[in-house]
Amino acid sequence: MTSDRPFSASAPPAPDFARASLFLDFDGTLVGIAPRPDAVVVPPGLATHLRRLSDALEGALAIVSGRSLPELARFLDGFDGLLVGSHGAEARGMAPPLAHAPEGIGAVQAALSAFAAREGLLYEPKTLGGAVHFRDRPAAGAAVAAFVDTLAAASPGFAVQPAKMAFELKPAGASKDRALTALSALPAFAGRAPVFLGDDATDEPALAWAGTQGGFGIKVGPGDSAARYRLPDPQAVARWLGMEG
Ligand SMILES: O=P(O)(O)OC[C@H]1O[C@H](O[C@H]2O[C@H](CO)[C@@H](O)[C@H](O)[C@H]2O)[C@H](O)[C@@H](O)[C@@H]1O
Repeated sequence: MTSDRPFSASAPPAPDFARASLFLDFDGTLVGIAPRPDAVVVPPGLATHLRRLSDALEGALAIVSGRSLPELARFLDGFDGLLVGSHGAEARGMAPPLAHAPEGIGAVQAALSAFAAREGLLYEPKTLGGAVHFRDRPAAGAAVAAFVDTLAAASPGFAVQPAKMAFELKPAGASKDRALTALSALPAFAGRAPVFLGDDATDEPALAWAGTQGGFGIKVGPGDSAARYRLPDPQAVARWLGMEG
């Protein structure tokens, strides 16, 4: 449990485009979870919908993902608005939260890649770290957790980020709530109440943060959360945002 408040399962009120700012996670929120990171199905017209949404919000919209920024931009080709990648460490459209990659990134990525190859697991290289996925072999989860914990302890610039059926090493200090704080200082977000939608462990600090800033978080899918509201899946998110059709 990430909050001392009981988690409400209620649906959120309709979005208030005149007064809210919107921050949207990508995997599990805008697109459904797929067997592999490269197998996600981006709904047709998503980029166009996001462009319209950004216009309706007068620019107060950002996609805030754990994905590497170039990959996120590729999935959302046609949307030229604000993007945050690598769990808050990279950004397009505002000053990059992290000036440069943490020292030792090459060694960290080599260690993650070698471990994954040895264990027959999927390694996802990322701009500022890397992830080992065990969706194909859930029983390997404990071994992956132990490996990344040991590697992080020996790699001062990095921290473990749990994900759905994966563990990542990301730059220490990178977090979505910090990225939201930086985004909210941009003129387009001034005077608006932040609303964050996300589904995963990396989203929890931002779901909680939105509630402390006069807005609210919306947890997508099952599970405990610091969010005030819940939507069941990405299809419900699309309906809530008026992005269908
Ligand atoms: O912050 P997000 O946009 O939600 O990104 C979080 C991680 O998502 C991806 O992994 C997850 O989705 C994959 C595709 O559906 C799935 O196969 C995997 O099991 C999930 O953990 C992505 O691969 C990671 O880099 C992101 O950090």
